[in-house]
Amino acid sequence: MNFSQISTLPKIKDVELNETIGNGAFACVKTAYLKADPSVIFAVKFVHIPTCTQQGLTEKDITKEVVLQSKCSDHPNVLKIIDCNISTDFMWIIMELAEGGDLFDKIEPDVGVDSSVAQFYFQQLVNAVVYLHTECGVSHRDIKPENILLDNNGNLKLADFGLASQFKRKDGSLRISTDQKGSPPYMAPEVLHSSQYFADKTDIWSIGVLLFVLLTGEIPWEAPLLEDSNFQYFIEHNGNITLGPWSKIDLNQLNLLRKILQPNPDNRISLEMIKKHPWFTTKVPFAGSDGLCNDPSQLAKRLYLNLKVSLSDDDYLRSTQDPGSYGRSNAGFRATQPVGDDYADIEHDPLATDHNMSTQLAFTQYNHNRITDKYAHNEQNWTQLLSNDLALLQFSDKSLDGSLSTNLRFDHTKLTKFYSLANMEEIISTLEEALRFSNIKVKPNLYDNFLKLSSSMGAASVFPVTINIKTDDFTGLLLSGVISINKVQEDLKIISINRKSGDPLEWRRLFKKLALLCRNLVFIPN
Ligand SMILES: Nc1ncnc2c1ncn2[C@@H]1O[C@H](COP(=O)(O)OP(=O)(O)OP(=O)(O)O)[C@@H](O)[C@H]1O
Repeated sequence: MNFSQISTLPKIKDVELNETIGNGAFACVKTAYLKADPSVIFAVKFVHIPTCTQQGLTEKDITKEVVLQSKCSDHPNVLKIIDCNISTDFMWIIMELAEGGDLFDKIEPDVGVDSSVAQFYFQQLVNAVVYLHTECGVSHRDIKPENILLDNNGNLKLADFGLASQFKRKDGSLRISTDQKGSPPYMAPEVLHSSQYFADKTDIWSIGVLLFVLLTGEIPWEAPLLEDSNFQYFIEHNGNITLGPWSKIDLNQLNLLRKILQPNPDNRISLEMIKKHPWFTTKVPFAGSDGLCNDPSQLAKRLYLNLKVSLSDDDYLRSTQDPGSYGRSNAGFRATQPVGDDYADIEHDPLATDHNMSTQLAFTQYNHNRITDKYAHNEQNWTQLLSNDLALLQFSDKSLDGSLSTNLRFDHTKLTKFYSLANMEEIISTLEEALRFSNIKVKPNLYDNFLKLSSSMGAASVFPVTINIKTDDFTGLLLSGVISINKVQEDLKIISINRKSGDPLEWRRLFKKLALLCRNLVFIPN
């Protein structure tokens, strides 16, 4: 979404908008607060109607999402809708703010999350879906990590009801679904193979794929089609696989997964039976009897423990010997592909108005008063700011049981970023080389373009600068995002590498590769 669209964002009575916290294909999301009481904070999603229309969506499709999600807003694991309205170009939706950010950002590719964390999120997701199915008669139909947010205690919030449907009528009779919408890796086979299916059963399948992703950090297949060799192997062996990513899953979990991932929906386990499975019923150490997190610090520690970005010599050598790839453990290395004629160029980002603070820092400062002084221009203060940034933990060799672990908590910090004390010439030329090495088309001499931009806008106003990047991931699907370089203070810059569309696991693989190739730039405080 570009600036001209953003500049016309509708005004919402009694509400003051704050920072942009997310950009999707159709929408941007901002934090906001009540003018009369700034302690009341929430998120506002601005859905850009012309972009939706271009993609073939009608106004009815767009509003259906809100209508269904509002109807399902009475569960602690479903993101609440508070209000909404439509103006000329935008539909805005005021909703609960998920202060812990995205779940997908916290799943380590090829590793997954700690088993107790997987169990915790699996339990919360099942509870949310039981509520949707039994109390609201609604099926979500797009359950995947991208649609799961976290609150400030790390609890799961199921969001994005764009494909949801009312599968149960008021009289209890079931509606049959016929369309083929969804995200291929998470779609149930019957959605692709049958002309008619029951949508509630497809949610159960998607929950199973999500569990697999949590436990392994990989998708089991690109789509549940026999042309997909991984799916074919799964079918041929009746789900009895212990190879590749399946070998990371323990027997108890595997037993449950096999019951969920039954290609024939009639043989698929019900939610009721899932809730009785021994792995489901095992107590999670940081969950209360209501299923909610009662020890956010312990949950955060277990979650962040798995996130690592290696800048080691060995990995650097391996990665520089393997141009164009950003790595997958099981399938060998595959090259990314440049996409079309889109050459990445350096641009000024007009969306961020506060030039001294990253979105995350401003967000932290505003919401929690964790950092009480207005941003201060000295080294001691920014070192303190950095020590609050969870993204830095992933570069650290220190154990989370050490001093770093004391204040772990959930906030909206995006993890795909690093800090640098290098000058802009070094930053831009190293990034340019790393992008080209990863097979992403880049305009030549990005630094010269930056200098031109800087002289036309003024050195103080040019930040943040962005580089929009596009590539195909190893499955051939589009992966797009934006690299944003912002000044925290004269010498210190923050380089965020944020996904716009595509598979989040693939995006994190790309981020890790870029960070490794730019390892000379990465600043890690002591
Ligand atoms: N209530 C919320 N609280 C906190 N962050 C949010 C909230 N809603 C959305 N976000 C952030 O904004 C991002 C984009 O939002 P969303 O995915 O809803 O947009 P979209 O255009 O519908 O996305 P898509 O491209 O998947 O269709 C999310 O990934 C998340 O980081």
